Amino acid sequence: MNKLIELKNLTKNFDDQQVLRGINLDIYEKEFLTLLGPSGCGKTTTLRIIAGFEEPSDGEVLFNGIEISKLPPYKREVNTVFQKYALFPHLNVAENIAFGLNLKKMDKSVISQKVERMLKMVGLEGFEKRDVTLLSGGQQQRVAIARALVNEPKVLLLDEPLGALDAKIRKQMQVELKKIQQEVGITFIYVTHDQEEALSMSDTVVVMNNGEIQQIGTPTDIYNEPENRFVASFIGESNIIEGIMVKDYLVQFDGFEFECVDKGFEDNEEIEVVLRPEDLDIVAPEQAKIRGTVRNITFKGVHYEILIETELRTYMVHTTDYAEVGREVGLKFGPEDIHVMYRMGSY
Ligand SMILES: Nc1ncnc2c1ncn2[C@@H]1O[C@H](COP(=O)(O)OP(=O)(O)OP(=O)(O)O)[C@@H](O)[C@H]1O
Repeated sequence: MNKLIELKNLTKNFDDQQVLRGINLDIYEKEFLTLLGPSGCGKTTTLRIIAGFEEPSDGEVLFNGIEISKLPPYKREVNTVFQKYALFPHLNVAENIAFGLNLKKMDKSVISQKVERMLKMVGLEGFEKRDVTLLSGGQQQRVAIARALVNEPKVLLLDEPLGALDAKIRKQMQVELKKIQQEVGITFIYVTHDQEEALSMSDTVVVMNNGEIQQIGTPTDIYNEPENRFVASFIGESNIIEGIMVKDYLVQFDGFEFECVDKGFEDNEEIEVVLRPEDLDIVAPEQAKIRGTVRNITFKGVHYEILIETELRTYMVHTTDYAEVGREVGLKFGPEDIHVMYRMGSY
């Protein structure tokens, strides 16, 4: 796939606060890319620089290989959808969608064809004449998406577009947004602090913290192979343990050596290990190196969350098997369940 946008060493300062500290990112045609991170990490600022609402303090934004950092928003082939729908309350659904095309003085019949196509795409056929103020939050956001897409941008920027919707509608809209993106076949750059949303929709997830990119990867990479403690703890739940990479394929933690599938670290390098709760099995104590006592069990709907206290720490296990509190147990996992990461601060 072709590279569409390149961010090169972007920095941004507001007064004396540095909110972006050297962002390097390639974004491709037809990609669904999500900027994911906690509040204040710089996601929106990055998006606003791509949109042209904000100028970087340093660094470059390239679009199809051409530097556009100084180009005003309306000259860029991007459109933005915000969390607040910002629809025109005095215009109906069709008029809201047609607004930009009317400004361009496009032929009326072409406009109405385009509006019809957009309404169909966002699932609002028959809503043309509706008053936008009477629509639900999810419907209003569909209108906002249609209004942005009707201009046929090369890139759609979405800043927490589902943030104001309740959980059920949000889930439904996630599925639909992904479908719309595949149908229009353009690049979506999506901002969210919701890891589940990021993992379920994106081709590529960019995890950010404190103005820096922590990891770029597919949802499975990010979940299964987090590169550091921040990514591992921000995405999903994990047991994170300090250890030593004895040599390729052999790691030591909690006083034992374990075979693993990782390599490429220095011999005896200080590392951290991630064990996902769902990758751990509870077995009889004599069947495992790590042993402990069940301290708590909580029913979570699909699985139990079980806390097991060992001499050194408390492990979290997600399993469908019940284990009564107070029982002595062993913790079993295979080489592929151990994910070795660089220690924070040492990479
Ligand atoms: N116009 C501005 N003037 C001063 N500071 C700003 C401005 N815009 C953003 N900031 C600051 O920059 C930092 C990054 O903000 P940004 O909105 O990019 O973060 P974010 O990751 O999108 O967070 P959120 O999810 O809360 O929107 C924050 O500390 C914010 O207060």
